[in-house]
Amino acid sequence: MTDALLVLSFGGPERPEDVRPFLENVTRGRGIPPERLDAVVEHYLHFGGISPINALNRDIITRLEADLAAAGLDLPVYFGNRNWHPMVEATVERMREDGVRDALVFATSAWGGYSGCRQYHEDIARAREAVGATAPHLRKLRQYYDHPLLVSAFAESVRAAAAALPNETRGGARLVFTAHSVPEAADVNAGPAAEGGRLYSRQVAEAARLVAAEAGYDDYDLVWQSRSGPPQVPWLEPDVVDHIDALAARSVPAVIVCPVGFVSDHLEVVWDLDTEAEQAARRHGIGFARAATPGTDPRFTRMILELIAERREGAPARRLGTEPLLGVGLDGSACADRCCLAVGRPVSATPAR
Ligand SMILES: CC1=C(CCC(=O)O)c2cc3nc(cc4[nH]c(cc5[nH]c(cc1n2)c(C)c5CCC(=O)O)c(CCC(=O)O)c4C)C(CCC(=O)O)=C3C
Ligand SMILES: [Fe+2]
Repeated sequence: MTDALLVLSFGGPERPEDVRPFLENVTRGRGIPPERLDAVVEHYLHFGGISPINALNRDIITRLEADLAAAGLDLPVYFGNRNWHPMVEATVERMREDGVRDALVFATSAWGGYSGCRQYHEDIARAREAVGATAPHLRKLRQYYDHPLLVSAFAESVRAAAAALPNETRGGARLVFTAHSVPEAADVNAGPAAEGGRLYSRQVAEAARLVAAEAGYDDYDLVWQSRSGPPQVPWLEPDVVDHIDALAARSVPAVIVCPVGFVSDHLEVVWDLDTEAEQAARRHGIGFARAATPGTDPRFTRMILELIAERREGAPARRLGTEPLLGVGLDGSACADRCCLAVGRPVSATPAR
């Protein structure tokens, strides 16, 4: 019997002195160059050292609790993070103290791949190990990148962003989808080998296709953002800012940027898009409109309720895409054999940290 829901996310600092320790948690053993880390510290300090991500997740949880209550579901919701407080280890300990035995886990990443999926399984395993033998069972809900409610929330935000552009540029505006870049090798290893790899970029491409179609666009681009590895390591490209430069050189009058890879307006959105990408557009004198993320849309929490019903009542999985759909796992076990293996990292459910 399911007796709780854990919302599991990335985490972010909420005061300046926490920025460095947070970044050390994120990048431990990841080979991120110190210059990149110094630059990212500055991005956070630009916002007073406060990442919006925890507040956004608390807001999602408040609305989720209201939806659950309205549906007559008595399911307490807990909040834990991979990289910053509330840390998932402490949250799972509190769940144990509260007598939780069997919880579902909603991760704030819609995707397959190491960072977006497998690492959340690892977080679950690490938290249960920290709590010990009486830890609650934790079952991760599936990936949801092509759920009709998510796709329609994004499609509406694309239409709203287009409507915000002046009439003169709207018709010629280019729709550009963006998602977090990952190392090429991580993408090649995303998904079970039998599925041919690249599950992350394939799912992002499918989500972009579905959103574009529902928003009424038959032509668009898909680009990447926020790369952090050393320059000699290939990551998914092109970068969104380089792409805006290229569009301006082709005399495109405006861009509509849709952050399809993210569910809320956290730092990768408010810095990398609303600051850097927007500045690039302004430098070229072209229009810029950023589509809203779906986390604040009522469809987002309704989708979570549907994902819960899939597990509890065996309701059919509503989805629009055809790429492999994975991500379900019990107690941190991977969803499929050798799925989304970490490249250049120890293969273990409980990485040293
Ligand atoms: C696929 C993916 C998602 C989407 C799926 C999901 O949502 O989970 C995502 C989300 C996020 N990434 C975030 C922040 C960061 N990501 C970093 C670094 C990295 N991300 C990676 C991938 C992803 N990241 C990778 C392969 C790295 C390299 C290090 C490593 O191999 O792990 C770094 C290190 C410094 C730097 O940027 O270089 C930071 C600070 C925040 C929070 C923002 C806030 O505070 O509001 C969020 C939601
Ligand atoms: Fe990231």
